[in-house]
Parts: sequence; structure tokens; C-alpha cells
Amino acid sequence: MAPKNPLCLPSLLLPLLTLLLPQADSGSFVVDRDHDRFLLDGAPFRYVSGSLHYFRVPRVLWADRLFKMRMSGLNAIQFYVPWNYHEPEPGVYNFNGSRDLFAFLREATLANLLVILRPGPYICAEWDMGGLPAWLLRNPKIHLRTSDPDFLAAVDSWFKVLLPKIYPWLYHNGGNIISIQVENEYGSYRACDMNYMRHLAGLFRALLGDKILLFTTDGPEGLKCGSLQGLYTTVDFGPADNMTKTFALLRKYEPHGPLVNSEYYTGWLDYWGQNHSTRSIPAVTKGLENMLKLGASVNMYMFHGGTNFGYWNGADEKGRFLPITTSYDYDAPISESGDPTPKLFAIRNVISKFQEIPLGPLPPPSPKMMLGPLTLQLDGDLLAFLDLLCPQGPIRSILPMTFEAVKQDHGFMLYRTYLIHTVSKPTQFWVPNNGVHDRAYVMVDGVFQGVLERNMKRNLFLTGKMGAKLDVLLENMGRLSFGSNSSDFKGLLEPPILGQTILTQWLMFPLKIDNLVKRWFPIQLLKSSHPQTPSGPTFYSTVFPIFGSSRDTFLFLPGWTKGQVWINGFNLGRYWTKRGPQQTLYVPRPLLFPRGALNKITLLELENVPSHPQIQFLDRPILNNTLHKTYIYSLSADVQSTSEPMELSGH
Ligand SMILES: CCCC/N=C1\SC[C@@H]2[C@H](O)[C@H](O)[C@@H](O)CN12
Repeated sequence: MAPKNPLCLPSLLLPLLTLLLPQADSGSFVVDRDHDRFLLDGAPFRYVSGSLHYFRVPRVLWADRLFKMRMSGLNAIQFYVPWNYHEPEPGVYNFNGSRDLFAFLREATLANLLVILRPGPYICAEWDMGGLPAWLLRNPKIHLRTSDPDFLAAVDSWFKVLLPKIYPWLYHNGGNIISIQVENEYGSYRACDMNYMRHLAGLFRALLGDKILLFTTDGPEGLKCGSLQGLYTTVDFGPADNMTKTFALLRKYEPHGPLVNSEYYTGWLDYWGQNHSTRSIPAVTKGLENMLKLGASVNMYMFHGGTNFGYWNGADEKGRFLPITTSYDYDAPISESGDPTPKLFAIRNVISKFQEIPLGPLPPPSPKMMLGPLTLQLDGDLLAFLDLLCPQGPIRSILPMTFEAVKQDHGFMLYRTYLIHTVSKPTQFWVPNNGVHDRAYVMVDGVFQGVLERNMKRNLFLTGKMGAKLDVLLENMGRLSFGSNSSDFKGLLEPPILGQTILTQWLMFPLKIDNLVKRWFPIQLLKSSHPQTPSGPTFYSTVFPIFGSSRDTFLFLPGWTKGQVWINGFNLGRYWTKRGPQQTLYVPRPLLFPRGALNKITLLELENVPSHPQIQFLDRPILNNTLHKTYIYSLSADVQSTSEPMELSGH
């Protein structure tokens, strides 16, 4: 359904002209404070919504997920718009492919789902830097999420592109967007800058007109600083929280109007190295039913979580730096691979007590595929491809520069210097002020010496001859998306120290690994020598056919340590088998070529490769590595059928 702009007016003029031109047959979505409810087209309305992030699901699967959400009984969906996903460089915008936000809005319309939009500018969401673009940090003194003129200039520029595109999609303009959130849990942020919130509210009104319902969302402790006159106040809380107390607190800010929980947690996020998070079905359904009995409108966060593909995961800081896992399954009602779970049917049953749900069955879980074990070939050490990974050559500086300073937003950068004297005894190598952001893989003349990790491992000992190359591969593990009291710069934030010597004279190689891996031919053909004994960050790959149709599957990397995976050039995300809890990576069916065509998988293993460099594709995920057993699925005759798992000793 194409929303209204019949005269194809310049998009910035639209809000102004709607003041003059009454909208024919325009819908309405308003707060009825007299009866503590919403009105949709004049009739009492309560939304039962679920969060689904288009940026965590391949575009070809959007319709499938939205259909399942509708069939679950939802009448609305809620999603964020990550600024950094759409403006990769200042003034460069991308709304194509899996970034086509408007195609997603069309799919939501086709699924008969209304939309609650949350464009930020900050979104949290366990997404890199909470959705703010890393290029903001090229101005090291910028004060994010405040009325800092430099920050507001970038925000204004972005929203003057995005919001006019959103305008035709507003419900009263014939679209499906019924409300729009301003910022995100601002009351939880240290700044509490009301000029900033007022600026945003004014900008949204100027670009979206005065009819659209604008709201804020905060946890109970954040309502004071997160709410603003003129913006409808909503709250977020989960099954374990005290609903009565929280809604009573909300009433202090919204004495009249519908109660709204904008994020009712159906599950929770996972951090590398921590246990997998779950929320029980009885707790989730009990809380939902209690809210619906009160007449509250509810959005369940998440209803379908999806995946942090590529380098897009964010991080938290709870005593130490905690990167979010690649899987954003969230123990949500619809699993990461799009399957309805028992939690979904339980929620659907609760919703059916309060409003009509679509007739007909939920689609069954999608068929899954097993494959392997497959043996990967050694392509070579990462250092062997340096000229291809950094074709423009290194940047030279006396002191190491950050990722942001060299305009490398994500992934990896190699820092190189040369030993100015021989270090014959094992000598301490470290970076002051916890200055490794976030993991460093250290080589001397190409020989792996070990790892430094932010907060976790602050020194190692090495030796080397005068003139030896000292290489430090720096991995950006994702920028803080919540709880950050300072900007999360990445790289070597201080010059490292070897013994008593501050190391200077650095070469920085920003690495364009994705560009190289996208090339189809085996990258080892690009180089002459084939090292027999890999050391440190190393590429492995293989090609494999899928006979018959491709299916969803889960990449399992038993014995591998930590790294990045690409399938047919698509960056599937990070693996960290050694740390868990996630042991498998979801591989969506559309990434795989069927019917005998060759698929290519490439791994960048950052630490240690298993004695047998094999991988498998399983027919089920392993997201909680408290399983103390490693299952190697024996390969049946027709390669892809499921056979009984053979239990091996613990890993
Ligand atoms: C105590 C929680 C404070 C941080 N807020 C969180 S953790 C999970 C969710 C998502 O990040 C969501 O984007 C936030 O708005 C609220 N929330």
C-alpha cells in the first residue's frame, strides 16, 4: 500500500502542507485520556505488539517472520531504526536490500500489522554503539546523546533524511505507523540533558507534523529524566518485576491515558562467556495476562530476536566489558531460526482470551539440514595476505592511532612496529590503562605469542631479536550499547610497553577482510608459499555442494577457539567456541546454494585451530554450552539425513 503523497510534493514540505490540506479519509490513532485508552479511527483500541528487528533478519525471510507474528495474535510490531545501519559514512545513505526499511514497512502492511517505530537516534538494542554511527567518534570530544552542537548537527542531518521518508507511512497519512518513540531509555543515561530531549521532540514535530503520537520509554528508575512534557510516557519491565508498583509509578507521569509497557521481556540477551539467558513460560504468560487484564497495551521484547550478523553486536559494561553474542535468539517466542516455540503457543493462548486471533495453524518449524564433518584447508596466516587486506598501505604514526582516527569502524586492524633492541629474556608486554579495546593477537616475526584482552588479560611475555617485526592484530568486539559513561573508542588506546620501553613508530593497517573474502576463488591461490604450521590468526576454507534443496542449519565448530565466519561471502558473525555459551551459528537457508552448486565457507581463526580442522552443520542450535559433551554427528549415507548423535567425551 503506497501511503499518500499524491502530488509527489518535496518531502520536507509535506508536514507543513498537511496543516492546510485536510486529509481525505485519513485514519486516526490517539490517546483517549477520558477513558484511559487508545482510539483507532475513533474506536477503543489496545495493541498487543512484538519486537522484530529487520536488521537482524535477511530480507527474504521478513514476510515469513511477520506472518508468524500475525498468526500469533499480534496486531502490531515494534522495531528500531539503527542510524549506523543506514548512514555508513557522513552523508552516505543506504536503504537497499536488507536495509530497505520501507520494504519492511510494506511487508508489515501485507501482514496486517500496525507499526510502533523507534528511530532513536540512540536505540541500545545490544547493537553496535546502540545504533549511533562510529564515525561520530572521529570527533573525540563529541558528547553523545546531549545537546552538544556537533552531536545535534549530525542528528539533525540524519533525521532530515529519514523522517520525511517516514512521514507518508504515518497512520493518519494512510500508512501503518501509529506511534514513534523519541530516543531510548534516556532516563538511564548519565547526561539527563533536557535541552537534548526538547530538541529531538521539536525536530520530530517539525518533520512529522502534530498528529503522530510521540512517546518515550524508560525503566521505572529512568522515568524522571526520560520523560518530557508533550511526549506520552511509557515504561518497560519484565516478568520478574512488580507490575502494580511500576504502573503506579507510571501514573505519576501519565495520570490518564492507557497504561503501556513498551518492552515486556520474553527472554534476555546473552554475553560471550556468561550463561545462556532464559525466561520461563509461566512467568512470561502470567505477567502478560495480568497486564492485558488491566487493559494495558503491551509490546513483547523480543518476539523474534534474529542474529547479530557481521560485526554488529554491541556490548555492555558490568564491572567489565561484556560483548553480546552473535545469536540474538533472546529465548524469544519465535526462535532465531524462525520456528514457533512452546512459549509462542502459550502467549497466543493468553492473547486469545482478550482479542480475536487469526484462524489457522502456525507454520511448523522449518526443515533443517545436517552436513559434514567437512575438513577445511589452510589458506594461510592473515599476515601473508596483508597487501591484499590493506591495499592502500599502512598509516604511519609515532603513537598508535585508534580505529576511529583511521576511519575503520568495525572488524580488525593490524598494528606493526619493529624491536629496536634484542629481548633475549621473556619480557612483559602490556598496554597501560586497560588500553586494549578489545582483543589483541600478538606475533613476533609472524610467530604467535598470545592474546591480550580488555579487562581480562593485560600482559604477556615475549622475546625477539633487534629489528624483529612486532605485530598486534586488534579486534573490535563491538562497541558499548548500554551503560557507557564514555565513548567506546577501539584499538590500541595507549602505546604498548615492552619491559621498560614505550614502543613508538607504529604502522597501522586497517584490514578490509570482507572485501577479500567476498572474492570467489580460493584466496590461497593469491599467494606463493603455503605455511605448514599455521601460527596465530589464520584463514581456513573449503567448498561444498548441497545435493537437493538447501535448508536452515547450524554451523558447529568443535575444537576451534575464536574467530569470524563467512559463507558465500556473507559475514555470518563471530564464533567463540572456547568461551560459549553459543556453540553454533545460525545459517539461514537463503545463504546456501542448492542442487549441487558449490558453497564456500571461510574461517578466520584468531587463536588455535583443532588438530583436525573440521566443521559440521547440525540440525539444531547449541546456545548453552553448559552441555559438557561434544556431539559429533556421524555422517549417514545420503550425507544430509539425521543420524543418532554419537556422544563423545567432554570438550
Ligand atoms: C536493566 C536494563 C537496562 C538496559 N536496558 C535494556 S537491556 C535489554 C533491552 C534492550 O537493550 C532495549 O533496546 C532497551 O531499550 C532496554 N533493554
